[in-house]
Amino acid sequence: MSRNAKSSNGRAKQLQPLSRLLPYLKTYRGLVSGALFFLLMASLVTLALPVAVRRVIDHGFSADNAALVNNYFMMLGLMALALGVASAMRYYFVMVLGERLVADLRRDVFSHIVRLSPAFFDVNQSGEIVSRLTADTVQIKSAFGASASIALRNLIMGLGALIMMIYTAPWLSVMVIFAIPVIVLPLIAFGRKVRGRSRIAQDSLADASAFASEAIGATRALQAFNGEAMASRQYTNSIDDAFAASRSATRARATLTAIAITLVFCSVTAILWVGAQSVLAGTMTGGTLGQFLLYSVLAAGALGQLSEVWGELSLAAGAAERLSELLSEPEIITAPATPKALPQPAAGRIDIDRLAFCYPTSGAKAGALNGISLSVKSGETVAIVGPSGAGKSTLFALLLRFYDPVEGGIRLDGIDLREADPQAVRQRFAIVPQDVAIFAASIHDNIAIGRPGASREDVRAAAIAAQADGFIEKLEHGYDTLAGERGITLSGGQRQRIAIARAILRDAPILLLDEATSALDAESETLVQQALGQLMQGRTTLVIAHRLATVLSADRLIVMDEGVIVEEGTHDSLVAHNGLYARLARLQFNTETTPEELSG
Ligand SMILES: Nc1ncnc2c1ncn2[C@@H]1O[C@H](COP(=O)(O)OP(=O)(O)OP(=O)(O)O)[C@@H](O)[C@H]1O
Repeated sequence: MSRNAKSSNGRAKQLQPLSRLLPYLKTYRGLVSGALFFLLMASLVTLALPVAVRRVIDHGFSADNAALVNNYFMMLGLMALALGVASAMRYYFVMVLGERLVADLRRDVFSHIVRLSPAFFDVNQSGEIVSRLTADTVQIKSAFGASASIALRNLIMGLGALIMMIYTAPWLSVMVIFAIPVIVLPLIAFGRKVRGRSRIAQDSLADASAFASEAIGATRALQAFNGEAMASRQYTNSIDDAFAASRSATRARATLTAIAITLVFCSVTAILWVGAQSVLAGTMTGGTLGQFLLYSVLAAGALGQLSEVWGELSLAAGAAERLSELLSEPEIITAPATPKALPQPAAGRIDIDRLAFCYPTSGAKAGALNGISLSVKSGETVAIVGPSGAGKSTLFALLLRFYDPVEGGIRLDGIDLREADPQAVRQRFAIVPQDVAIFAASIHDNIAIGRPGASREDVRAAAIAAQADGFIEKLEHGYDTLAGERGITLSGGQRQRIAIARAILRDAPILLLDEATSALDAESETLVQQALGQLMQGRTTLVIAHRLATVLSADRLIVMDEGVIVEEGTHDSLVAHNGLYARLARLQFNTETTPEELSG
């Protein structure tokens, strides 16, 4: 999805990206056939009108043909009715088809995006992705709901009118056929230009929306640093860029329309002039010229409208191209063709062997993990400590197989993570992360994420164990209170307790605790520690903690620095060793701290 990829795809055939939508259309054969049927019906009725008009002109206007005139006018009335009904039905079928198509497309793009590995989100702004999901699909909807049907109608009308023109006055039509390349070729050349500009306009708008969604998500931080004016300036700049880009696209489209209409009507006028000479010379009836005139107006109108919707369709092709880029974004973390099953029952043993990893986006020379080897026995509690940026959270990310290592590997109960299904691997873990995500759903649903389908009793029991039941019961609707964007805002400590309840409910053999109690007050922390202590019984646990007091009870401590394990042992042995851990411990427990250590 990089810009380079975008521009290289931009050179693809004009409307070719729209073909990505064909499989969706195939699913709805009924709707497509309905739309085509009424489209054809409306076109045929319109094409029959000029014949009726010629007959009225050539035979109708004499006193003895009064009954004939009445008949013709009655038929015209019936045709008007048929045209009205067919047009309404066509509109209905085409619009429903457009809505359906876009709903399916949104569903597929979303389910694909949520399966992509975190590496994808390291490089792509979430705002831009959301804009594709909404703005681009709307573009396709409007193209399908209106433009595609207009294009198709005009194609049928144009072709039909052309055939009828040849039938009505062959030699006049030959002149028209020679005029067609003069009209169409410049349109094609210009259409390409419109498409390129539309794409730039869409990209600029996506950039602006990405910036807006980030800024709106972080208004507190912005206001705290008096950054409102700066953010508004930056947003205004992005919006101005987007405006300039779409003005340029609109200008190109306007020029396209001008060229098309002028060429078409000039050619028609010239040809009619020749026709008028024939009527004057008596080689053609007035009615035939009238019929030819109506057909050429229909054909010209159809061509003119085609050129307009060509621009619309080019826009939709741009949008379809961007969405298909998203849909073809490969899932990097996948299960092998025949994944190995993890042993049952789970033991929870972890073997990490010379693990090395570097974030694809990292500008740093050294990797985030630089050769870590560690074995954690079933049921053991290992605390991981180390300065910020040491690679502790990265180790958790690799355990959950969010990324694959550059070198070395991780085995879970003897199976290499890459040989198993990632879903099965993640099933073995329950994580309490540093930043707890709360979703726009009820508190119940937010906890039940730990085990989808869990009963109300189980959710409540987990909340009680996580010391969360107290505050939840005090909320207006208890467990049914809405949280997240559309509901109440939870405090850091409350979020953490929700995350612990999720982990308790998950009941997985391995627990990953990343600063799990950092946001709790002393009293809640003691209670939650007790709950966690119970939860940790019989489970393998890896605990990341900056506050060393929380990890004193671990079986073993490992100390990480710059992506490697520098020390390993118990609290006492590490203090006696007098290395990095002893220094961190002295700083935290505030004993015998030397000035050099404080500054280091
Ligand atoms: N998504 C990412 N993309 C690129 N680099 C990253 C990413 N996440 C972390 N890093 C880098 O990897 C290194 C290790 O980070 P990590 O988050 O694992 O450290 P940590 O020990 O957990 O730190 P902390 O205690 O502050 O959470 C750091 O240099 C960090 O800048």
